[in-house]
Amino acid sequence: SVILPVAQRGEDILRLKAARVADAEFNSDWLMQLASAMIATMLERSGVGIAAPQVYISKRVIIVASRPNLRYPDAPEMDAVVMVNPEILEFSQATTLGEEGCLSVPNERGQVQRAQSIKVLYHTLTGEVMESTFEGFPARIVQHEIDHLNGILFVDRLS
Ligand SMILES: O=C(O)C[C@@H](Cc1ccccc1)C(=O)SCC(=O)c1ccccc1
Ligand SMILES: [Zn+2]
Repeated sequence: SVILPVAQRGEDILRLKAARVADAEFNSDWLMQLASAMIATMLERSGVGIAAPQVYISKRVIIVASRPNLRYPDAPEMDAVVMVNPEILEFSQATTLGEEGCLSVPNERGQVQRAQSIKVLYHTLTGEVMESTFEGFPARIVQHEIDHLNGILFVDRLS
């Protein structure tokens, strides 16, 4: 499906606080097409996540799709999860330092401190409310993507 352009560090869109998706948008063709274009763009860039502001849509939609990779060989293989209006309800006290990259900050990698596990409340594309716990690499990706919704890049958090 459609591959979208990805905003790069320095572009204002990446520094905005994204808007919540309105109730009227759930189940809409628009939201379905946005999610599939985000997934296609993420896969094209071989990412493990992506946030709507990265494709110039300042709305609170993220994709999380952990898979094993060089830096996290034991990362779980997960089907892409689409999260609409995600909120982290709980952060574990335990944190871990781990390597991150960003499709909007090419050729840079860095060590970022993140909560080891988190409890997330989010809506599915159909508006169903979900509450899930993530840990390890998937938890890291969720925190990285929600940062994007709040105009934060991982380079802002480098230890
Ligand atoms: O910019 C993004 O949101 C995508 C980003 C997600 C992410 C990667 C690593 C840690 C947290 C969040 C990427 O997918 S960057 C490319 C990548 O696949 C990767 C980079 C570093 C480690 C593992 C994977
Ligand atoms: Zn990123």
